[in-house]
Amino acid sequence: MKTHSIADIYLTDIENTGYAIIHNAINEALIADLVADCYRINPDFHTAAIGRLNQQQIDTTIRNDKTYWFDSSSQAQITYLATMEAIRTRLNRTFFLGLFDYECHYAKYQNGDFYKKHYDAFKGRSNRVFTTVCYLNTPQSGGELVIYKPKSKDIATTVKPQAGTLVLFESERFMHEVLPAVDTRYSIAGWFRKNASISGIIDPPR
Ligand SMILES: O=C(O)CCC(=O)C(=O)O
Ligand SMILES: [Fe+2]
Repeated sequence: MKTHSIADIYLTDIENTGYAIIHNAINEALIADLVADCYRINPDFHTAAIGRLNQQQIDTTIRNDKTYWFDSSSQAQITYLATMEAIRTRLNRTFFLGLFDYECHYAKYQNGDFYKKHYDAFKGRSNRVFTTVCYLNTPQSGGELVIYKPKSKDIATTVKPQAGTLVLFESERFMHEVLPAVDTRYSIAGWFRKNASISGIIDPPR
């Protein structure tokens, strides 16, 4: 399996608006392998936590999807990570960001599962700079991602999950939410991180 590169046009969108929606960013073969990987690890999906480090807690009133952090246990994960690595390099070269790594997990939303309005990062309290979301299947209905305009209650865009679509946005700037799923929805949520010291711990995990 080969890493395939994504055309650079998304960089212009990020420069202009802070986010980009790239359709068919990930090819069908890799998407199929990632879905197969989700089925393989299916029993190991766990109710997702919110918060960081030792403040992590499960609050199913905020989110109730199930997640599985990448552990490079399949070729599909390794190829996906290589694709994100290429994007990380492009972002660094274009915007001089100093992004130093990437972390991601699979997410599974089943009928009724949601993730209420939230930020993925808070100034000075997180080292997450860019959020990525890649959709692995195309639900008939439900599970839309709503991205809000910075410092506003207005919607910037609503994304209908579609296999192969990759969404990128600045983690500190955009509130967003996942509307209740109807059909089962598989995705990969990930974050490009900068080197930062938080609570005296350099480069804390997650
Ligand atoms: O799956 C999505 O569309 C977004 C997920 C999300 O916001 C998150 O995991 O932080
Ligand atoms: Fe999020």
